[in-house]
Amino acid sequence: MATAYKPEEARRPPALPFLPAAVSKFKIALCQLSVTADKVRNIAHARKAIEEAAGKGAKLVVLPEIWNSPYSNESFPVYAEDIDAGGDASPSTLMLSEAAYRLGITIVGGSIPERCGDQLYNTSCVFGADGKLKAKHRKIHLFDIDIPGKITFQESKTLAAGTTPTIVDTDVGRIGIGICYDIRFQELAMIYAARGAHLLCYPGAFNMTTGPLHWELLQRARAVDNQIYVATCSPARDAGAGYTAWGHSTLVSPYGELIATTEHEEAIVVGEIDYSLIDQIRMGLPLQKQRRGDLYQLVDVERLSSEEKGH
Ligand SMILES: O=C(O)CCC(=O)C(=O)O
Repeated sequence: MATAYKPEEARRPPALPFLPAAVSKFKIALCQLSVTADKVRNIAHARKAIEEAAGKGAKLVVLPEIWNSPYSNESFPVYAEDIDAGGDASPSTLMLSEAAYRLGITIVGGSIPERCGDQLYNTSCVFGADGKLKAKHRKIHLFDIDIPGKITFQESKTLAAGTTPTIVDTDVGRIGIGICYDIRFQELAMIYAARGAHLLCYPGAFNMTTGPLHWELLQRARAVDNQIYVATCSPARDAGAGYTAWGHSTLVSPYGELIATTEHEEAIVVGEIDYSLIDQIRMGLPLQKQRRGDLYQLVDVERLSSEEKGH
């Protein structure tokens, strides 16, 4: 006779990490920046937007995907920076580090093309209020699509894919990072939630085909499925650019509601995050306890292999 499944025996995710009250409620700013071919201008422009966002009280500032360069395979190698070398080799991340320290805020620095040896990546850097680089996420899922008559793009022509999920503890909570196309892969978001993330941040640049179809839907889906905050940040739309971004940078609550959003022009979107909503919805809709671990399970490959190695 089959043994009855007891939900309480299901593998549970770790409890949310403890956060002092001061950081469980704060303002986040999504800087939907215009991006040009002039890198020096793009860096100065981003710095100004970060300052303005901090002036509005934001403790966490998020930038768009590829904010220092046009979004194109031709531009990536030209604008790429050696982030690990730092200093003059990476003026974009130098600015982020300096701004985070001077303003005393956390920055999820969108993404920039990164050069590492003879490889290029689409990379997001997270800086803490001490100006230190806390995490570096290399886009895991490359944007290779072909929708005939609408849009074709092959990031893999120039970029290599990252190999690890990135979750980072900051002054404003535990954040899981993904870049644009990464948002389509729900297992990544589930792993972040299972590792105790409060917030998922996706710098992204959807387009005029998939933007109206999927951008909001995916954010709300990741938020509702994982009962977690989701924030996205896009470049502003430039109808004359080779790649036309959808815009609509957005903050979504763990209930799946849009808390703050915008259209396609340049904007600094400010929203209020309150992590107590995560516990609130998880109490009311206790999905974690109700998962059928006897029928399906999420496998966190990285965690398993580090457990096997005894870490
Ligand atoms: O998934 C999409 O539709 C757009 C993704 C994208 O633009 C990107 O990954 O850069």
